Amino acid sequence: MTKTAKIVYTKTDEAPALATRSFLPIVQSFTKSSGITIETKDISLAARILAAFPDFLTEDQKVADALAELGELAKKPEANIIKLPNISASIPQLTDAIEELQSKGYKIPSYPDEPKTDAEKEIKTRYDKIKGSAVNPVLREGNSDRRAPKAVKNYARKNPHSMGAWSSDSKTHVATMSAGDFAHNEKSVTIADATNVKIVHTDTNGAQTVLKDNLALLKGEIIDATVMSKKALLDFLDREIKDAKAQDVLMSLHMKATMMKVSDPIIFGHVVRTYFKSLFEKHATTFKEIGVDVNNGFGNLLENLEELPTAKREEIEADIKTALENGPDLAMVNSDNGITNLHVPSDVIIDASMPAMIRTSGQMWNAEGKQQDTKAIIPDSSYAGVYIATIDFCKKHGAFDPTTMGTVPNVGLMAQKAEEYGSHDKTFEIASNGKVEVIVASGSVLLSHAVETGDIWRMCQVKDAPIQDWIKLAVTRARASQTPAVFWLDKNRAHDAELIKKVNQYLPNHDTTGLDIRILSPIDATNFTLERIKDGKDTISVTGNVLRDYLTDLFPILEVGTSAKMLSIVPLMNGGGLFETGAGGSAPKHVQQFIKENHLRWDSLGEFLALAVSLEHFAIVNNNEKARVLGETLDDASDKLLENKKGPSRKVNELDNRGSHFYLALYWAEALAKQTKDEELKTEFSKIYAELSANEETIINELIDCQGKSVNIDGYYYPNEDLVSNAMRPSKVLNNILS
Ligand SMILES: NC(=O)C1=CN([C@@H]2O[C@H](COP(=O)(O)OP(=O)(O)OC[C@H]3O[C@@H](n4cnc5c(N)ncnc54)[C@H](OP(=O)(O)O)[C@@H]3O)[C@@H](O)[C@H]2O)C=CC1
Ligand SMILES: O=C(O)CCC(=O)C(=O)O
Ligand SMILES: [Mg+2]
Repeated sequence: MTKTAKIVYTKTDEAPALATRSFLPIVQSFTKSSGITIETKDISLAARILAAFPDFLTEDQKVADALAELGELAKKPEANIIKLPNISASIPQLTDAIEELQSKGYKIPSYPDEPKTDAEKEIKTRYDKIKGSAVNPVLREGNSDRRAPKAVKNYARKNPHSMGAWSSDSKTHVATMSAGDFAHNEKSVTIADATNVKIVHTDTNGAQTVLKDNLALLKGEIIDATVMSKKALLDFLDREIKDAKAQDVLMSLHMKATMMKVSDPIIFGHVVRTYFKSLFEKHATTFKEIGVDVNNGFGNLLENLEELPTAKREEIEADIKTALENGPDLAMVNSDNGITNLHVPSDVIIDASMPAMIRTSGQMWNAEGKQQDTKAIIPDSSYAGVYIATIDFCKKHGAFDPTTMGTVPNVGLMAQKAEEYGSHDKTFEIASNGKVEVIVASGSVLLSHAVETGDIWRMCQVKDAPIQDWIKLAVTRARASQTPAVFWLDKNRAHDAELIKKVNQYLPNHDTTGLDIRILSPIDATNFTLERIKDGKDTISVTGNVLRDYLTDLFPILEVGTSAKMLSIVPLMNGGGLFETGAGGSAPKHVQQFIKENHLRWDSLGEFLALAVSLEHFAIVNNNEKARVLGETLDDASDKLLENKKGPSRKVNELDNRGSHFYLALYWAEALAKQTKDEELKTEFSKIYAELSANEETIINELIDCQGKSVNIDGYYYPNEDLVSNAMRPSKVLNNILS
C-alpha cells in the first residue's frame, strides 16, 4: 500500500453538498481503520469563485484552486475521485453567488456585463472560466460508462415509478430546424499530421480578424466546423411561436445553455426576443439604457425594470402582459411564482427536461399548474430526431412499462473535451458578413463557411486517442454484459462520417467474435433500441458526448424513474478512476424544500454506488483487501436499502436523505459484521452494528422530529459550515456512535 493512497471526495453545491455533510462522516468513520484516507476538495461554485480572485481577498479568506489540482490529478494513474454533481452556473446563478459572497465580506468584484476598461475585461475573463459547465470537462480525462446496476433495475421492475399515459392524439411534438442550423452546415476533416491552425473571419471588404490563433491539433484528430444562421433561426422561431398559438399547445424551449455556454445563451436570447417581439421593438431604447440582456433569460428583463421610474415600469409591465396574452402559453417552471420556461436558461436543461416531459404523458405545466400538451422547441436538429422518434413511439405504443422494459447502458465519447461540449472556446457570434475559415500554418484552408452578421460559428475537436479508448470500452462492455452495442452515428453527417471511418479502422483491433455491434443513425438507433426495450431487451448505446448526456437521462428516467441511481464510471485514460455519482444534476428544488421544512429528499444511491466502485478500484491499485471488503459490503448494503425501501421520501416528517444514510450505515455495518474475509473488520463492525441496531428507533426519531420547520444555514452557495453540518447531523446518538 502506498503512503499517499487516498480517495478524493468532491464537495459541490445544492442538494448533493447538503447530503455530503451527512454521508461523509459515515464514510470517514467506516474506512478509517482500513488505511484509506478520504480527502475532500471543494469545487463548489462559491469556492471556484474565491479561488479565482485571491488578489481581492484577505489572507484568511483565500482558498486553493481545488479544481485545477483535481484536473492535474485526473491525469495521473493514482487518481481515485468521487465526483458529485455541481452547479454549471448560468449568469443569474453566477451573479447570485457573487452577491452572496460579497454580502459575507468577500470583496470580490461584481460580474462586469459590459466591460469597458482592461481591468474589467480581465475580471470578466476570470468569471467566464467559472461560468457554465466548467468542472466536468476538466475532470473527464476518460470516456464514460453509465448503466443502471442490476439491483436498481430489479427494484424498478418490482416497484415501478409513476409513468404518465400517452395517447395517440397527443398534440405534443418537437420543433426543430430543417435548414441553416448546425446540423445542416457541418463540415469535417481528419487531421493527417500534427499542425497548428487559426480561425479567421474575413469581412466582405477583405478585412481579417483572427478569432483564435495557435490552436494545436494532433495527428488523427477530427475537427468540424459549422454555423447556425441567425436569419434561418429567427424565421424558424417566428413560425413555431405562431404555430404553438394556433395549435393551442404550450411553448417550451429545451437547450443546454450550461454546457454550450457560448452558443446556447445567444439562441436563448433570440427566442425571448422573438416571443416578445413587439415589446422589444417598442422599448428598444429603454432596454438598451437599462442594460437588458435576455441571453440570460427573460428574468433579466424583469430584474432590470426595477431601475425604472414607476410610470415607465408600469407601462412596460402592461405591455409584457399583453405580449403574454397574444403569444402562445408558455410552459412553466414554477406556476405558483409565475416562473416560465423562458425566465432562466439553467431552469430547463434539455437532458433532464425532455425525459421528464416524456415521462409525464408528453406534457408540461401551464400557468394554472395543470398538465398540457407542449411544443418542445429544440432549434438545432443534430439530436432533436432522437426525441421526435421517442415521442412518435410513445404515441404509437403508449407509455413504456417500467416493470418489463429492457435497459440501455451508455458508452460515451467524452474524454479531453470531446466534440460540441468542448467547443465554447471556439464559438463566435459573427460581427459582420463574410466568411470564417480554419487555416493551417502553411496557409491552406481546412474548412470554410460563408457567414452573416449574428450567425453563430463554432468548431469542435475530438482527439484520436480518446476515440480509440471509446471503441475499446464499447467492446469491453458489450463482451462483459453480452449485450448488443449500437454506435449512434449518421453516415450523412460530416463529423459522424469521419468517426465511422475510425470505428471501422479500430474495431478490428479487438476480438468481436460473437458480439452484435452495429452502426445506425441516431433516429434508426432510437427506433431499434425502443423496439427492443419495449420487448424487455437490453441494448448498449455507444455515442458521442452530447448523446451520452441526453441518453443517460432519457433512458434512466424512463426505466428507473431518475438518473440519480445510475452507476457512472469514467475509467481515466492514464489509469485512474473518476466515479461520478449518478447521471443527474444538483436538484435545486430539493434545497428549497430543505430550507422550508428541513426535509431533504435527495437520494444518495448514486453516491453509494460510486463509493463502492471507488473502493474496489482502490483495493486493486493499492493491494488493499480491506478496501475490497468495504466495497463489496457497501454494495450489499445498497441492495438491502433498496429491498427494504429505505430511500428518502418526498414528503416532510418521513424518512429523508439523513434517515436513508442511517440505514445505509446500519446495513453496511451488518454486512461487515457478517462477512468472513476480514476478521478485524468483522470484530470492529459487529460492535458498531450492535450499537446502531439497538438505537435504530431513537436515531430515526431524532432524524424525523427535527423536520417540519424552516432551517437556517446562512446562505445558499456558501452556507455557514457549522450551521449546515449541524442541520445535516441532527442525531446526537448517531454522531456519537460514528465518532
Ligand atoms: N454531473 C453534473 O455535475 C451535473 C450538473 N448539473 C447541474 O445541476 C443543476 C440542476 O440541473 P437539472 O437539469 O435541473 O437536473 P437535476 O438532475 O438536478 O434535476 C432534475 C430533477 O431530477 C430529480 N433528481 C435528480 N437527482 C436526484 C437525486 N439524487 N435524488 C432525487 N431526485 C433527484 C429531481 O426531481 P424532483 O424535483 O422530482 O425531486 C430534480 O428536480 C444545474 O445547475 C446543472 O448545471 C446537471 C447535470 C449533471
Ligand atoms: O457539466 C454539466 O453541466 C452537465 C453534465 C451532464 O449533464 C452530464 O454529464 O450528464
Ligand atoms: Mg446530463
